Amino acid sequence: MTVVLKLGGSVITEKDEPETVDRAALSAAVSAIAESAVGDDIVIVHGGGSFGHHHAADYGVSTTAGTHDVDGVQAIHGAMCRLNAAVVDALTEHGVPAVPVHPFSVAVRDADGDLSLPTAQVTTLLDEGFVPVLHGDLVAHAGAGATVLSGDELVVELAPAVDAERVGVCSTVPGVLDEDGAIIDRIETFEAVAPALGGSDATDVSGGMAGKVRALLALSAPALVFGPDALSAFLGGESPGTTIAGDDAG
Ligand SMILES: Nc1ncnc2c1ncn2[C@@H]1O[C@H](COP(=O)(O)OP(=O)(O)OP(=O)(O)O)[C@@H](O)[C@H]1O
Ligand SMILES: C=C(C)CCOP(=O)(O)O
Repeated sequence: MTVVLKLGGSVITEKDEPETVDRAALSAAVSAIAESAVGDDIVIVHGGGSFGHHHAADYGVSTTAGTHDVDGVQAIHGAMCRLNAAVVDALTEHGVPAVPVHPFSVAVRDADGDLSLPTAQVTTLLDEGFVPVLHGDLVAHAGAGATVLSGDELVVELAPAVDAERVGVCSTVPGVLDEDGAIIDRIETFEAVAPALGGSDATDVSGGMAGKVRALLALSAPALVFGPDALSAFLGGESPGTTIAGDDAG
């Protein structure tokens, strides 16, 4: 049973302090992964938090607004690689056979913005007993230079590629919240929840919760959005937080 898990950048970093890992939160998340029954059959994606988003905002780069500024590309991609190294190191310390996979090196968007992400290296690494760890990144974008590639987009590409049976998105919130702050149990269309969906409380160039829900509705497997306290429950087979199941999720 393959699991695709996104660790929100807002969970594992101090989102308001540039390039600062939240060591306690990262360690708690990594312990939950290391101790779960899922074992090594998991692909991990992490978001940008205070590593990617601050630099992306500084250079005016988002998932649709690109840059040709080489300093900007190096700053954003470099920061994401530093966060990725911190995540891989933490997993390794807990005995998880984690290896880095950098999307900027392989992904591309065409002039219409459509994303292509080769995944044979991910499936092969999984088959060979490794735990691939990808991250929100930049992506070469025809006609736009480089744009942001969010971890949520990566989850949508990876889940079918590895035939994931479970998809989890661990964020700082306990689920997608309605206008009264209660956890929405299940989301099947964007329109039904759009009034409650905002961006992010922190610097975020990839759309916050609205972008997340929109991306996850495109999946053919239901995806769960939950908070850090529910990570062990998710990995243990429970369905905490909000289930996002679009038309294709059956
Ligand atoms: N209806 C909503 N329910 C829950 N969170 C919401 C809602 N509307 C807006 N948000 C915001 O969305 C944020 C989660 O999205 P965000 O993109 O910041 O998280 P992340 O994926 O964990 O981090 P990152 O993008 O750095 O990986 C919450 O912290 C909250 O501020
Ligand atoms: C800002 C960058 C480079 C990555 C964004 O990834 P996300 O936090 O998953 O949206």
